[in-house]
Amino acid sequence: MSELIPPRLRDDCFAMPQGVEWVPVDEALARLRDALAPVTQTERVASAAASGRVLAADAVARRSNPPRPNSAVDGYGFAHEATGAGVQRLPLAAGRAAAGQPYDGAVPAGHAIRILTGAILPEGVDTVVLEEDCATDGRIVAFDGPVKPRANTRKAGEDVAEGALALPKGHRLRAPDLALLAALGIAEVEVVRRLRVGVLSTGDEIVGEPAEPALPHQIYDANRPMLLALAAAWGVVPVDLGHVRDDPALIEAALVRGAAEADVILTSGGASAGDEDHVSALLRAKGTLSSWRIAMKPGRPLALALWSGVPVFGLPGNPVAAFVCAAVFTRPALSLMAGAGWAEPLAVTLPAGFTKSKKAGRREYLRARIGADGRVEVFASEGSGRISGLAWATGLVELPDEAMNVAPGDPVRFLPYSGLGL
Ligand SMILES: Nc1nc2c(c(=O)[nH]1)N[C@H]1C(S)=C(S)[C@@H](COP(=O)(O)OP(=O)(O)OC[C@H]3O[C@@H](n4cnc5c(N)ncnc54)[C@H](O)[C@@H]3O)O[C@H]1N2
Ligand code: MOO
Repeated sequence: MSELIPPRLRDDCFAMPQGVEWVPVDEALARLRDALAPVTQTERVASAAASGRVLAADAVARRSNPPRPNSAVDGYGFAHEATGAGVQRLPLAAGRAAAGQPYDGAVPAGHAIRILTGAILPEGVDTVVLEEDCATDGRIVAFDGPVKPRANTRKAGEDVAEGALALPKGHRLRAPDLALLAALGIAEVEVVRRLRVGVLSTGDEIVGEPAEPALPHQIYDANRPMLLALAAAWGVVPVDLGHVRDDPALIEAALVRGAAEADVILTSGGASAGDEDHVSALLRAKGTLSSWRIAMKPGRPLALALWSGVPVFGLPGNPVAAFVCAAVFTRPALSLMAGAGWAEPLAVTLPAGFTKSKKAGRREYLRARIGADGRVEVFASEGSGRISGLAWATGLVELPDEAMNVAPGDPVRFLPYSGLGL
């Protein structure tokens, strides 16, 4: 009779089990990047309503900014050639040049004219002196020379010239871009159709809505509101596919609906290979599935699948792991699919305000924030069910795949939430 021999216990639940192939984060990212393609449909929209949209074609200036040479200040304009060093006293021409009220005469050499900020330079004017540097009695204006030629003026097209590239294809439009498009007379832009992202939660223990009663063995769905809000923050259209129990028929119906209403589906829970992991089982049976064991903490199980041609991200169920996987993998992937290219997170190097020793072989993400002393502090617990740590944090510390001992003051890589699009 053979005796059952258990594997030796390990003190670290995140230690990598033997016999499992671990994919380093960078390799998983590279594979994901190769596997995905942007949506191809485009539409024309009014530039003013295009905030957050991704340009499907280069935007080209229809007009120069500024369209004509003009004054940068309120003051007095004149031809530089007729001035020199020492005190200058120029007779004032009648009238004035103001923004929107061009002066239609010519200013004779050796004369000056009252000019206001934004006014087109009248004929005979190439230089402006600031009113604070002048004295005038209404007939003559006096100032100290010499003045630099073209002082306080703006050249036509000095910002952008007509016909120049204003913003490139693939650029995601933000508030400053709308200002640029308007200034350049670009009333409409060709943009990529908005990416639709379905979010589905599974699990018998999950109660879909926090307003509903929950029994002691049940927990509220934390991942779905988080993932829907992430999608919205990333400028894609969130599609709420709700929560379904661990019932293959219900999960299948939700995936069918997801494939009809969305370009990509995010699920959470059931990404690993446990007895109740119906999502993986279903995708394996009726779609295509790659279950990755990623060499990272948290968030090691990640399932990537195709369901009726629609990519499915099977994120881990633990909310911290779901968040980290979404930030690291889903965000750049959705950006690529939305036509804006693979999005690298913004990382800054800051001194650590903590001590930590990590092993080689996996990348680690700690919930972190910048303290009053400018150092990065990390949340007291690394448990991947500690949702309060995600809310406490303002970013993540990313520790490299290699072994590392962090001491206070050591430089660490901080990924602010804002740089992850939040
Ligand atoms: N024997 C092993 N067990 C586990 C391993 C392992 O390698 N060997 N990995 C652990 C890690 S790490 C994670 S992460 C989880 C991943 O599991 P699944 O993705 O299959 O997710 P579930 O088992 O369904 O759930 C895990 C955990 O998360 C809670 N959950 C699920 N959905 C939600 C939701 N929408 N809102 C809030 N919380 C949710 C669920 O109740 C579980 O507590 O597996 C470990 N186990
Ligand atoms: O690493 Mo699992 O992915 O903690 O929670």
